[in-house]
Amino acid sequence: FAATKTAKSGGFGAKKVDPMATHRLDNSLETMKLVEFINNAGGKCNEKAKIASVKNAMRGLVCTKDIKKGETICSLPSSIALALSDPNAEDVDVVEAAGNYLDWYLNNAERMEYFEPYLSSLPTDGGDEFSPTPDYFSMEEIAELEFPKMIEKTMSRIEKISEVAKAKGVSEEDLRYYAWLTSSRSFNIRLSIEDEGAKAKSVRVLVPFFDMINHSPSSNAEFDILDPELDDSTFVIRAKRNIREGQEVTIGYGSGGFSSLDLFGEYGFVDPLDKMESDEKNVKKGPLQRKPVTPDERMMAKEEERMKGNWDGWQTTLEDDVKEFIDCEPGSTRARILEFRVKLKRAGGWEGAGE
Ligand SMILES: C[S@@+](CC[C@H](N)C(=O)[O-])C[C@H]1O[C@@H](n2cnc3c(N)ncnc32)[C@H](O)[C@@H]1O
Repeated sequence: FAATKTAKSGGFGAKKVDPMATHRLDNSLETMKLVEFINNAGGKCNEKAKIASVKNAMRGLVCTKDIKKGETICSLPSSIALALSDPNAEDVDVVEAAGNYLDWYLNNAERMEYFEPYLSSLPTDGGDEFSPTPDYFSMEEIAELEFPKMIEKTMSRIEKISEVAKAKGVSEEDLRYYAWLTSSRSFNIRLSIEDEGAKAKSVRVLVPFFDMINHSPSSNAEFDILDPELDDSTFVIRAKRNIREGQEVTIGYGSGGFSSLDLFGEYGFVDPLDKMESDEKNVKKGPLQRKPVTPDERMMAKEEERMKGNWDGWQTTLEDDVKEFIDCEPGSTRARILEFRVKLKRAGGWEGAGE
């Protein structure tokens, strides 16, 4: 009863709202096999958090019974993680890590067999759980991003994909998909701290199940690693605060420090904190008026302004973009490009074209 909200507060007989009504638990064979794989490897997934289609759309993790602040949502032995870089080597970027994914897993029959329950849970190229990063855009669409740093970042990733694909003897399409998997699902963990001039060691990993958790700027869960220096360390997802039944379990990507450039470039989405409301009334009240969101983005936008010597600035106004966004098909490439531009314009205080 305690966890059941009512449509009107108080009032006996008020209509009860099922907190799980907009989620659909994922009972697919793939998901069952994934959880079994984790349990067999000595991991523990809390029964109160389940993989689901969240708010009838994206796949994510949902709290099915209230979880208390500090409670462990999932703990996994590090042996279950897929390393994509050598901790003793120089840092690798996500495209190089994608090459390692190909060499170390896809081209290794034994590992393929072991990790099969995980690999079959991954989104497919162009499938339902796929949000293309700008390296999937056409040249015209990339130009429409307008923001020089985003365009540079995208072009250099495309170049790197082509380079690594050639070196590995695979098609650019395949390598681009592995790079998408790597950038949108793996993360770097620090294994040691910088010590007497020795560089801190870090490793890029894919962690089954953890990579089902979506990002929120006001996340309710966090990642932790117990005994990182040991070979058999443990990865943990823990509740940062009480999570109620029906709420999505979220973490902050990049420990919450990623900018819009990182989120759009690496994951293919724009931070929802700043999501544009889709009706005009809210737009007038909200986004057009809103102040820059994160200090990080304010700084980045201002820095861009300072060095815009070779850039004519935006081609359209903030208002034009918002107007067009409202009429755009949700989730389309055009909508996502506009969402990105509006986000940056708001963050940097740009309102007009050519600024
Ligand atoms: C680590 S995965 C999270 C799980 C993913 N939804 C799945 O079904 O496998 C990261 C991907 O999830 C999606 N995602 C995560 N957080 C999001 C958010 N706040 N808004 C939109 N998409 C998000 C993006 O497609 C991103 O590339």
